[in-house]
Amino acid sequence: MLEGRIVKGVGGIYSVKTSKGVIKSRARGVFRVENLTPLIGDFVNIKISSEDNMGYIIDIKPRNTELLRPPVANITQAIVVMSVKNPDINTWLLDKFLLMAEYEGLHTVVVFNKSDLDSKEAEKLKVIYESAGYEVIIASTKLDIGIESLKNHLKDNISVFAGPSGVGKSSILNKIHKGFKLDTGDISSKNKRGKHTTRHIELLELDHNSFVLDSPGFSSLNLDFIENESEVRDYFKEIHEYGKDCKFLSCLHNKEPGCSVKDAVEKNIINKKRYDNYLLLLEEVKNIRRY
Ligand SMILES: Nc1nc2c(ncn2[C@@H]2O[C@H](COP(=O)(O)OP(=O)(O)OP(=O)(O)O)[C@@H](O)[C@H]2O)c(=O)[nH]1
Ligand SMILES: [Zn+2]
Repeated sequence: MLEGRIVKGVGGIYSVKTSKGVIKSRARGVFRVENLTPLIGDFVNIKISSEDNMGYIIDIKPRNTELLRPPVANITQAIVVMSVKNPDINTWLLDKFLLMAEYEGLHTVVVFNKSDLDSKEAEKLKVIYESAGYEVIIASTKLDIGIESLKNHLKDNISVFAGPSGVGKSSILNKIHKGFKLDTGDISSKNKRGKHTTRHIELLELDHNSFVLDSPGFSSLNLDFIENESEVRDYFKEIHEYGKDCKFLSCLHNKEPGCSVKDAVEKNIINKKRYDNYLLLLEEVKNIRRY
């Protein structure tokens, strides 16, 4: 029996990385009965068949995390990438991405890329998001800024990159590892090259214990997974932190008296824009129609 990690899966054939190399494997039929599908990122035990030398996945170890989009297990970290310009910074999207990463229980690093286009804006954003409790890296693939620091953060993690189109996710990944040759460029040229044809996700190996997913996760920003307003409150990092001191345990920090979050906003300890986005997210979740 061999231990390994699934790094790729195409048409029911899984590539399992083991101490004896990558072994193409099939899943035991019984998983289907148990309604269990092996995922990229799964730690598994395999047996080598003497007939065709293929592996058989006989055991899937319990998952630490499980993302639905993209479907991948045991991701440890989200790298949320935004550009300061071209496209302009969109903190509303950023705060939604961060809410999602927090909800998934991922350690998160925020990257402000294209700092060559507006370094002042990058510095400003860094202060805001660091005080919210996030690790922040200012980056530029053009000037080679932040790449080493990001590499250090990727070490011993399985990371998924998230962020809107055109902010430079593929450019950053290509910088990080010379072996990656991900498609970069503007959206129209990518479409011409068939970006939207069906493809399979794969874990790219940085070293034997560090991987990144080759396709951006959380590109969809549907908040359906959030059940109620209290979840927005609990997964909004600094609001959750300051909310512990509110007069009422049930405080949603929007209109209750004795609210230490509102207090922190007034004292400029919590960024006003973050708080405004929080209030908008509360509204959005309240208004999601549920069936
Ligand atoms: N000025 C500047 N441009 C950059 C930087 N990084 C990437 N770009 C450019 O931004 C454009 C988009 O980069 P991509 O790496 O394709 O962006 P992406 O986030 O992977 O986009 P999608 O694949 O559509 O999600 C390209 O034209 C890059 O050359 C940077 O640091 N500074
Ligand atoms: Zn409160």
